[in-house]
Amino acid sequence: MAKPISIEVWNPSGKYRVVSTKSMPGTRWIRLLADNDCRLEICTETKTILSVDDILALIGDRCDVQLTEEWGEVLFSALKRAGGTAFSNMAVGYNNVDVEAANRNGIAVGNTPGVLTETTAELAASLSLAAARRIVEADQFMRAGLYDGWLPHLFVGNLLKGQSVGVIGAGRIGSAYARMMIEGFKMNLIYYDLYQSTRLEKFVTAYGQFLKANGEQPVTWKRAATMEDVLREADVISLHPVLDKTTYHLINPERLAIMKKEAVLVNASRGPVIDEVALVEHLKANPMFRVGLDVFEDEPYMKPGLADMKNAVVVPHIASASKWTREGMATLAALNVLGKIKGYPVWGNPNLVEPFLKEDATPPAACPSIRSGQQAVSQTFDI
Ligand SMILES: NC(=O)C1=CN([C@@H]2O[C@H](COP(=O)(O)OP(=O)(O)OC[C@H]3O[C@@H](n4cnc5c(N)ncnc54)[C@H](O)[C@@H]3O)[C@@H](O)[C@H]2O)C=CC1
Ligand SMILES: O=C(O)C(=O)CO
Repeated sequence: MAKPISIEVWNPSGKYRVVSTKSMPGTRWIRLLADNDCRLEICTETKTILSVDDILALIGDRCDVQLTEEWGEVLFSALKRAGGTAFSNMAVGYNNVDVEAANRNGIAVGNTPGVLTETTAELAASLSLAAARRIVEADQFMRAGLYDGWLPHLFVGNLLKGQSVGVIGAGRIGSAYARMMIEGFKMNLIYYDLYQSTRLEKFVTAYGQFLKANGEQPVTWKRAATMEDVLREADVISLHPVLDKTTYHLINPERLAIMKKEAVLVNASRGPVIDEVALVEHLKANPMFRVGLDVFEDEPYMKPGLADMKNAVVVPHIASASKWTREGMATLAALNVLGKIKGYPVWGNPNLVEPFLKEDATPPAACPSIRSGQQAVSQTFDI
C-alpha cells in the first residue's frame, strides 16, 4: 500500500475532486477550480518527481481529473477506476504522456501550448548569446578576481550580425526564436521542418525588404531540404522539434561532425533530441564549439563530463519560467480539466489562448487545448 502523501485542500466540500501533483504559480487556477465546485488537492511533497505509487496514493479511489506528471497505463487505468475523465499536462510537450494509454482508458489529455512560446524562445535566444559571447566563463573569471585589465584576446566570442541562424523545428517556438535572432541581430535564416513555415518566410521576406528600402543589407531565409544542410551552413543552431522517435538523438556523432568547428548549438526542446554522451566528446575535442542547454537527456542529471565543460552553458529546464507564462500554464491546465468536467467543447485554435489568460475576464466556455480520449492532443499549425 502506498504511503500517505502530504496535500493541501481547497474547497473541501467541492463536488468534483481535482488532484494536482505539484503546486503551481499564481492563484487564478485555484480560484477557477474552487469557484466551480471542485475540491482541489495539491500535493505538497517536497521531492520533485513523484513515483507511480505516490501518484496512485494521490488518485485514491475517486478522482475526477488530474494535472501534470509522467503518465502511462498504470496511472491512466487507476484514474479511470477512480472515475476520472481528464488529465492535463502543465507543459506543451507531452512526450511524458502515453496518449494511446489515455485513449484506451477514455481519459482526455490536455497540454498548454501558445502561452509559453515567446518565453521559451527568449530563453533560447539568451542561451545563444550566453554561449556565443562566453558570458558564464567571463562572469566566473571576474568573480574569481582574475581580471587585471583589458586585453585584446580576453574572452573573444562569436559575432551574430549577418551570420546564419539555423532552426530545426520551426513551429511556434522555433519560429518565435528565428524572428528574435533575425530582428534582433540581422541574422540570415536557414530552417528545417517537416512542414513549410509560410508565415515565418513571409515575415523574413518583408523585413528584408524593409531593411533594403532603408539602405541596409536585407536578411534572407532558406528552407533546407535536409537537416544536414542546416547543420553545415548555420553559425548558430537552435533545436525546437517535439520529442518523438523521429527526433530522438537527432543530433548524433555524425551530425555533430558536419557542424562548423566554431558553431553554437542551443537546445531548449527536450534533452534526448541530443546524444549527450557524443556531445560531451565533441565539446572536449572542439573547444571553440559551444552549447547552450536548458534540457538534458537524463534529467535531472547531466551526462558525465558535461558539468566540467567551459564551452557549455547549462540551466535547469527554465525556458518557460516567466511569471506570466507559468501562471498562464497553470490556468490553461486547470481550464482544460474544468472544461472537461463541464462538458465544454474544444477551443478552435490552441495557438490563440489569450482569451483564457485575461485575469479579470470570464474564460471562454471551452477546453483550451484538450482532446477527448480518442483524439491527438497536439496539432501543428502554420504559424
Ligand atoms: N525547455 C522547456 O521548458 C520547453 C520545451 N518545449 C519543447 O519544445 C517543443 C516545441 O514546442 P512548440 O514549438 O510549441 O511545438 P510545435 O508543435 O509548434 O513545433 C514543433 C515543430 O517540430 C516539428 N517537427 C516534428 N518532428 C520533426 C522532425 N523529425 N524534424 C524536424 N522538425 C520536426 C513540427 O513539424 C513542428 O513544426 C515542445 O514539444 C517541447 O518538447 C516547449 C516549451 C518549453
Ligand atoms: O512546456 C514544456 O514542454 C516544458 O518543457 C515546460 O515548460
